Amino acid sequence: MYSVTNPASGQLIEEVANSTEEEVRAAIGQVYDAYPEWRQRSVGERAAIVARAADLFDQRAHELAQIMTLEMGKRVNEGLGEVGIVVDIFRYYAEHGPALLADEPLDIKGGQAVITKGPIGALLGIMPWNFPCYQVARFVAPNLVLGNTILLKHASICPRSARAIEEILHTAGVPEDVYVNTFASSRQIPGILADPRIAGVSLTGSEQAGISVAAEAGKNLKKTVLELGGSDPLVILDTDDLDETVNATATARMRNCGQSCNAPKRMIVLADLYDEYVDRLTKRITEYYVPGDPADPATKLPPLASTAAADEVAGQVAKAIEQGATLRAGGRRITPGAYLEATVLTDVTPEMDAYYEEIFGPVVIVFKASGEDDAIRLANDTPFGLGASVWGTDPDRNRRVADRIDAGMVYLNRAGGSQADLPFGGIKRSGLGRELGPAGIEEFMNKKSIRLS
Ligand SMILES: O=CCCCC(=O)O
Repeated sequence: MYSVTNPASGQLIEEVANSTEEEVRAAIGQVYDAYPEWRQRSVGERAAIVARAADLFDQRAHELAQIMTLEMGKRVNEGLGEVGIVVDIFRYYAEHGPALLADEPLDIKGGQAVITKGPIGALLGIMPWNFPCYQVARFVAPNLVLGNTILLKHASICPRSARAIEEILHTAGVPEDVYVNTFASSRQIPGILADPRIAGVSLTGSEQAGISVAAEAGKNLKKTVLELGGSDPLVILDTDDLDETVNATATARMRNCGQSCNAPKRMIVLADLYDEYVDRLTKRITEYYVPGDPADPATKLPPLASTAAADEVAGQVAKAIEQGATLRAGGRRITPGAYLEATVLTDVTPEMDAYYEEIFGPVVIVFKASGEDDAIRLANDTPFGLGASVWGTDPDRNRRVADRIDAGMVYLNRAGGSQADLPFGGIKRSGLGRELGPAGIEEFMNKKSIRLS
């Protein structure tokens, strides 16, 4: 069952029935049958439709932000920011798509060849609740320009976002059978992946969801892109303004109530700064991140997306404390609603679950590093490899440390933050493939070699 429950109050707003087996089969048929006509349109025509979608997302930004606030508790200002990135993504692929898809001539031994860049077919997208519009955009915009068609299964708590996105795309001119939303259940995913009419799948979600989808896709030899979890390190080498560093790093962690795959979840601070950083961070977290109504623009700490999510994170915090971590701030569940106090933990060791697992909520863990090498060791001591950031005053040293961190993305003196033209993705258990930027249009592309002579 898909449903909308306001996480600020716990009130159930709407229930939406799952698609039946027949409806799912029909939806697959729609996107499969629509593919030949869509792919043969010119890239310019598809790009113009995607540009119109950008304008419509822009026009409906307030409505989309309000939907996200209701469905998953996003602060309304953050919702507007998210739609801004969506607009950028649609505009980026509308503008750059045609050049990114241009033929690539190749001199080969004894002759000439060309690489053409075409689509591969009908794709399944499985998208999560933490960025209900952005996650869909970064999969859909490049693939529509490329000429693939899309069956989209959104998170079960986001049916209104799912419907609004579908409506915007159709209004922009994407034919109804080229982009189809399905309210399929997770149990129906293996059947969709086994269907020969589906050519590939892109999932953004948990590590566990990634494992299941990768297994099914593998059995059926389907191309996958997986954007999974992260426990990104944020390394602080030195600073000439500790308050600014504390505020900026706290902001990065608390964004989206800590529910971002690429949020910095482990602050790794060199020993000479550690005590002062922890004291000031604890003060900032306690005084600034006060829980409130996500619809109120003044609110700093909204609820998590659901009571299940809040209970899970509160459970991880309680377990860390039970296993010997020090609670510096927060830690309590607040009801009614899906609130958890903003939390700071220290003294987390490899024997504790919190050391290696992802904590998807407003929880900061701070580690002390004895020096640069130790900071890099701690940063890399994780099963994940999504993002990382390095903070310091010496650009050469920042870069040297960045080069030694095992992650798909490293940011200097800033943490995370997607943008349309910068590839996004991880290594290790954070996933496979890239989205956004030039790389984001290549994942479901047939780079066809044509030997000319
Ligand atoms: O959960 C991952 C989404 C990343 C959003 C961002 O970088 O802004």
